[in-house]
Amino acid sequence: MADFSALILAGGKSSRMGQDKANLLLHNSNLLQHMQQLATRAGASQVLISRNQTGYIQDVHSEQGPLAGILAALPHCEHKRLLVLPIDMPLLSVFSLQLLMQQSAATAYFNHCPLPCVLTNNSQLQALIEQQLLNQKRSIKQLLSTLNAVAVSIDDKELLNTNTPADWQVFLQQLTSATEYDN
Ligand SMILES: Nc1nc2c(ncn2[C@@H]2O[C@H](COP(=O)(O)OP(=O)(O)OP(=O)(O)O)[C@@H](O)[C@H]2O)c(=O)[nH]1
Repeated sequence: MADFSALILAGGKSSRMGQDKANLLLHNSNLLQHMQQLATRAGASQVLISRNQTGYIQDVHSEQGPLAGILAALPHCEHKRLLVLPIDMPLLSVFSLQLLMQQSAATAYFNHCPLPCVLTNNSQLQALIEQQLLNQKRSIKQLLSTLNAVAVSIDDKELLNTNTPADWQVFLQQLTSATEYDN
């Protein structure tokens, strides 16, 4: 597997959660740290974080959604392959992310979900995102379709998207049962 960069998108408003999803607590860490560790364990040699706070990669086009986060991060990427992770999919496994990164296709994603995805950082990608934002088209799905992205199948359970406090409770319950099982 070639070296790759990872980008964690944590620049959204978390309005449905009612608090910044990056700061949600699990075990001895928070969700941002959990996702950083996941990216590193999957093999990323660089982990970038998109978050609209000092010390992180901040959007140049504000309130334009995840595509703006990706665009702002591209100049910081050290590698051609870029794994883009949302902050709010804590059940993703290292195994599945490695499967995604092993795809020979330039662009790939899981099942029906546009995030996470793997992109190839080149001038075409930057131009396409800029064009979409210019046309007020903020959909990652549209970008993936233009790039002829390949869908990789995994268990839908890994794609639990924790957008609300109720989703977060579902995740914590699954985490507790997994820990009990391990013991
Ligand atoms: N950099 C950046 N990331 C974003 C932006 N909007 C959403 N994201 C990220 O994209 C992913 C999916 O975001 P959503 O869950 O749709 O939106 P959210 O803002 O996190 O949550 P809601 O406010 O409840 O919709 C998350 O990882 C967000 O952090 C944005 O404007 N900029």
